[in-house]
Amino acid sequence: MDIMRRVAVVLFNLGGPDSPEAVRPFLENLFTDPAILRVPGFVRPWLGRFIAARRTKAASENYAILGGRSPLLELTEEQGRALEAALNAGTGAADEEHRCFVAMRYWHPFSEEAARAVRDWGATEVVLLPLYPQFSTTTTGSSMVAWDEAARAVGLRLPTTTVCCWHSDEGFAAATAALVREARDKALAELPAGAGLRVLFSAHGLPESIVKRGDPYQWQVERTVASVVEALGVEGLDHQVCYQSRVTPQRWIGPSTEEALETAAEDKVAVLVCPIAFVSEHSETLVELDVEYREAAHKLGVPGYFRVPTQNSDADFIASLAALVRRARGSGRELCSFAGARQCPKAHGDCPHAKVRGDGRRPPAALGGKAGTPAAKVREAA
Ligand SMILES: C=CC1=C(C)c2cc3[nH]c(cc4nc(cc5[nH]c(cc1n2)c(C)c5CCC(=O)O)C(CCC(=O)O)=C4C)c(C)c3C=C
Ligand SMILES: [Fe+2]
Ligand SMILES: [Fe+2]
Repeated sequence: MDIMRRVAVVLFNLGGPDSPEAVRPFLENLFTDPAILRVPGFVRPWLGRFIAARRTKAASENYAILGGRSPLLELTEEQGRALEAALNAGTGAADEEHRCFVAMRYWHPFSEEAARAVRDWGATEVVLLPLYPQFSTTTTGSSMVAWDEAARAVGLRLPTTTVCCWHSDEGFAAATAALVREARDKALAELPAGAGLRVLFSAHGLPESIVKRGDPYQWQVERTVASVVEALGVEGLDHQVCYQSRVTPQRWIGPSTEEALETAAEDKVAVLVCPIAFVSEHSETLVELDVEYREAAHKLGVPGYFRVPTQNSDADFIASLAALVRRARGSGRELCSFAGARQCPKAHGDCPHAKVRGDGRRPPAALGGKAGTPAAKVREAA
């Protein structure tokens, strides 16, 4: 009898176009997601396609700089291989095997492709691991909804542990701090003696209305920065949190990364930009940070511009993910933060722990948790 335990670790990420022709349909998938475009269901397909069409030119120009495609899938697959190796090396259990699968939200491989691969591999257990350190309804929450629907569609019914967030995980903070330390030492060596250097922790922005409604993302970003700064241990570190990548006309959370650059110019300090909500390189680091903001900083007269690389498959970072997966499986919880229980203050009502049932089980994922949202209606109808 085969008593092998097969643990499928499903890595959630956003996905990116794999060719110039894929840019527009990728953007249509993104802007018609009810987690992103919060308008009544009957206008969303039309409005989402309209916004995607308007964004296609700018996005295509960004992807053209990267050879016409996003590197996100290759980098995520590499992270998956490294994590798989770390998990299989670490268990010591001959009757247990781990395999990583990638489920992208807006481009291939979609959740349904991943769920089918998990089923065909003969998995006996699933761990859902978002490659977003901080939980947002627009990223991890949306991927949870998509995964639940995909698993149901392919008939996958397995014990599942969902890791919701790891914003202040000690291993993650230490691995990130090591990358900041190395980049900071290099920058200081290049700058004239005594010159000021400010670390700008730049996170992806979010419309303010989503945060006001209860999304814990901004609170979690601030927790990440506090943990990394603590792990760095540099007394009086000059640093600031800021938000990049605004793509809609609504009010987004701030200060924006552009504003932070303006302040740095006024204060006559060089900047070291550290992406804090992405753990792999893609258009928003390789183009927005390395090309656009670098140019903006130069024009503003910021006396130096440096960047911390993202974690990608950094060995310490992968080891922290492996430890996170082991702890989550060992917790016996269906929904698990890096510390096990809920970490978000009550005000952040869109923390998925707010919806955990009395028996500790995770209900099917929903957007924002408000009855009557489009996702909730789809579920009720199913
Ligand atoms: C309203 C729009 C958007 C919200 C809200 C949003 C949140 C959000 N996104 C990420 C991470 C990524 N975003 C990426 C691309 C991307 N995101 C948006 C829009 C919103 N994101 C667009 C339109 C795009 C496409 C690129 C572009 O047009 O500029 C990517 C992948 C990029 C790649 O190169 O592959 C990631 C990753 C986070 C973390 C987040 C909120 C917490
Ligand atoms: Fe985004
Ligand atoms: Fe939470």
